Amino acid sequence: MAMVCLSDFEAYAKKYLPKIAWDFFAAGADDCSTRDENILAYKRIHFRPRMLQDVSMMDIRTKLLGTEISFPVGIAPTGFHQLAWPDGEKSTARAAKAMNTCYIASTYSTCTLEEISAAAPGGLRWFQLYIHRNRAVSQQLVQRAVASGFQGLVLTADLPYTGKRRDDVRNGFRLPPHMKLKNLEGAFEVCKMSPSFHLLRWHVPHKTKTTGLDPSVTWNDIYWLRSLTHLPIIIKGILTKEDAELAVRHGVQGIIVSNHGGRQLDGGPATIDALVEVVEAVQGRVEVYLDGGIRKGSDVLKALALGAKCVFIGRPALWGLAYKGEEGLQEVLRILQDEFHLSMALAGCASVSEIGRHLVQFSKL
Ligand SMILES: Cc1cc2nc3c(=O)[nH]c(=O)nc-3n(C[C@H](O)[C@H](O)[C@H](O)COP(=O)(O)O)c2cc1C
Ligand SMILES: CCCCCCC(=O)C(=O)O
Repeated sequence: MAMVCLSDFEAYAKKYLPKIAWDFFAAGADDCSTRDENILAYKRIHFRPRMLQDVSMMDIRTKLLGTEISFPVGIAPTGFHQLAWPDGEKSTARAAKAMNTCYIASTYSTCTLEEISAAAPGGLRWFQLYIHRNRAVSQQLVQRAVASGFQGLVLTADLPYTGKRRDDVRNGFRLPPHMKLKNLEGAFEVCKMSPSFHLLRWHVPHKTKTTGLDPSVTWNDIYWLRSLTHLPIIIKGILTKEDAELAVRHGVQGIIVSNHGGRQLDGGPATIDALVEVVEAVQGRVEVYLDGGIRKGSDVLKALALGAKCVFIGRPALWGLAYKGEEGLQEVLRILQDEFHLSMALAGCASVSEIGRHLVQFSKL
């Protein structure tokens, strides 16, 4: 099967993954309007391409907090990679390293932080943190991330409770017994629950005590995190200028404009629309990134034109893993890289530094 674009990987994953895993990856909250809006919103943005710009020599590299990556696309944190491929997050780490880009490993990984690091030594990796009620659990995770060579800490801010994903409820989604939330095995002894707990309950706030996550987390907890580590802190899940300002004032080094792939509050804005107000509020004080709905190289170009330093892909990485593990994910990244390269050239930009707001306009529709 010739894989030409990211939708080909989506079709493959839908056909071959067990339905319960496919539904979990695809899920959005409620009736999925925000999930779908993330993709539709790109269609309302049009290029203002420039011609005769000498694009014979192209440079698509960029830097994330000072570290060079081969092109401005990284891998967003997603849980449970073994649902897509037996080697799980180890394959993800290898693919990211091979493509010289950044992989954000989830707290809800099915491999340990140490296994992920050992799989791709020297690769650029950030660790995504959910803060647990038992702070010692989160503190230990941060310490393990530092010890295993992770170079950034991504605090996810948009999941005090899990959104209601209807198909997961219908399917009674749970991990197969042989898969574990490897980084939280000790933690679950503390919480007196099994690490393959029943995800069906996640969307019911009064029952979420069982997940161990702390819904009382506030901006002040960024100071607590800062006291634990000197790693840069990146906050994920910001959608408004007010929160962007708070993030900067609380000393983070980066902001990921994200609505969790539309899996949390349904009815919020597409991330590409929210990006504009966040970038305007931040005024270059910290780096701003985006995830949600990136499916083509031209989407990447639009996000950069509107001020993102880099974008991250969630579901497409899982489709790549489902296709052929490490190799499949590399193929997904390579296709995006080639498409981005071509879009840049056709828009008249020879290097990432030439991409700017002048390159796009919002359609009136
Ligand atoms: C199956 C799945 C699992 C996810 N798990 C996490 C997670 O563990 N931590 C987190 O911060 N975000 C998680 N996310 C959200 C992603 O990091 C990201 O925001 C989103 O997938 C981007 O949208 P896209 O899938 O359209 O690229 C998850 C998303 C999906 C689809
Ligand atoms: C108890 C919360 C688990 C979250 C699992 C991964 C995730 O963030 C998702 O969107 O799914």
